Amino acid sequence: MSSTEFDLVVLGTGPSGGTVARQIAERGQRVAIVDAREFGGVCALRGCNPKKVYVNAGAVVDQVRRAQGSLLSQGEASIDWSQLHQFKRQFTQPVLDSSEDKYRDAGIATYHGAAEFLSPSRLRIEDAELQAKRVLIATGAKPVPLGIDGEQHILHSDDFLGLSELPERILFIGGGYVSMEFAHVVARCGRTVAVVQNDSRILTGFDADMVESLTRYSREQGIRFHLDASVTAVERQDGGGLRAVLSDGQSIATDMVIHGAGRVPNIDKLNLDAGEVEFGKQGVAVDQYLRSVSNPRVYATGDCADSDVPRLTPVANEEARAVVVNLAADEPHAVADYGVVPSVAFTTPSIASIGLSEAEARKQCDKLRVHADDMSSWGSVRKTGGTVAAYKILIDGNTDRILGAHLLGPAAEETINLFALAMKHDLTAADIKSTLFVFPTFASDVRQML
Ligand SMILES: Cc1cc2nc3c(=O)[nH]c(=O)nc-3n(C[C@H](O)[C@H](O)[C@H](O)COP(=O)(O)OP(=O)(O)OC[C@H]3O[C@@H](n4cnc5c(N)ncnc54)[C@H](O)[C@@H]3O)c2cc1C
Ligand SMILES: NC(=O)c1ccc[n+]([C@@H]2O[C@H](COP(=O)([O-])OP(=O)(O)OC[C@H]3O[C@@H](n4cnc5c(N)ncnc54)[C@H](O)[C@@H]3O)[C@@H](O)[C@H]2O)c1
Repeated sequence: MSSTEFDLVVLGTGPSGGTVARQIAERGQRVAIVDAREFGGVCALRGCNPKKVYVNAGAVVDQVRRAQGSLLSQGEASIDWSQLHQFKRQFTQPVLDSSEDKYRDAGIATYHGAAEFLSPSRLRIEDAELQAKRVLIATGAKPVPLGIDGEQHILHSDDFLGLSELPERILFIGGGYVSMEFAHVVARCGRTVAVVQNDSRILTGFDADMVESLTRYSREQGIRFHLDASVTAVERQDGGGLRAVLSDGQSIATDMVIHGAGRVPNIDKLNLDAGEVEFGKQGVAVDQYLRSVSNPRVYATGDCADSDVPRLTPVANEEARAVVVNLAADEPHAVADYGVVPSVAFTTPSIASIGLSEAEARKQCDKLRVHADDMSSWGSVRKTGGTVAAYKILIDGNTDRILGAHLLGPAAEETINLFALAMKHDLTAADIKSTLFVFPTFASDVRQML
């Protein structure tokens, strides 16, 4: 058994762990980084980036089909899954090939294996023991265990993104980000798609009116929804295939079941009790400096930290920025500046949201202005062949500040960033409306929304 001492040991090579390790090593500290899986983390290897390649394929097919007979002549637009799978690897393979070398080149020691605490300052990774002055826990999240019969037949988002062939029928458990983004791609591949959601609507964090329009459009694309239902068991059929048993008494024959029912902090194997690191269901308990409330040597960032913000890559990056400052200082003082966090589900079209919901805004503001409309007849949308688009902007009538923005339609994933900028920097609706945006662009529609 080897024993080595470090100023900082980072657990996890995702966006937050990787950034902190590199930037603290640059400051001359002795750093080690550990991952239980391939180096690169979820976002780069099994999340945002590979996912967006598939989403882009679905979006291109969607647009071509809608544009036939108007923008385009009639013709076939289809996805060759195995070609797409190969193309996706152009984005993941370089990360797999070079991540570890880049850490080593930066003087960072690399370890493979699931890390666990042996004491407040000591960790074990396989047969190595590391003594750490400080530890960053950045181990991300993993699919929540469902605790149902036949769980072994259920695949996760990692498995979906690794598929070299697509089966004829896929059932998604849950109607959140993961399921809806994948379901839209699978539907554009002409496969049978079912989504089982234990709520009366999908994408519960988004505006109800936008979700209703998106649900209608998703149905037109062939996605079948089973709402207010959950999967209680998955059985393998004698003749091949699977059968999902639903809480409402129905059962659905399918070839594959994918878990999209939420993720939980990936901390249960870390032996946090030995590290004297307090934790709960939402992750490692941290103070405003992202330092463990019980062990001052330990920090946590990203999806595994209980920082009460959405579990997204920009959030992980911002937390990394703050923790780098804190680890480099004698006393921590940097607080993550989240601003207002925008959120997008990359369905086709995408749905986007920032700030307060309409119900929250009505409670908080005595003079609320709600600017909302169906945009499907707007020129910008019709010029793409698009048939579904809408917006809802919530403005405080007292201050003219934006309280919330909710978008559905082409480029919603880009346009929402304008509202993020405006809200973070406290611009008024009049400020935005007086700005000249390039015409004709989707950004220029924002002036009409206000
Ligand atoms: C399918 C999918 C799509 C997503 N799409 C988006 C998107 O479009 N936009 C967005 O903003 N966010 C998206 N996310 C969320 C985003 O990926 C995460 O918020 C982000 O990756 C969190 O970063 P992190 O720093 O917490 O580390 P992660 O990227 O979660 O990485 C954690 C790392 O820790 C390692 N690890 C776990 N346990 C141990 C252990 N015991 N010892 C050592 N290492 C360990 C893991 O193997 C992993 O490599 C998506 C997530 C998924 C699953
Ligand atoms: N575009 C993005 O930013 C993006 C994309 C993918 C994932 N993510 C991240 O990953 C996290 C997890 O995504 P997700 O889609 O797995 O979770 P989610 O929390 O977005 O949605 C899960 C949905 O499943 C439902 N559900 C839970 N248990 C169920 C059951 N047994 N049967 C039926 N329905 C059930 C929940 O009511 C919920 O609506 C997200 O919260 C986000 O942090 C982000």
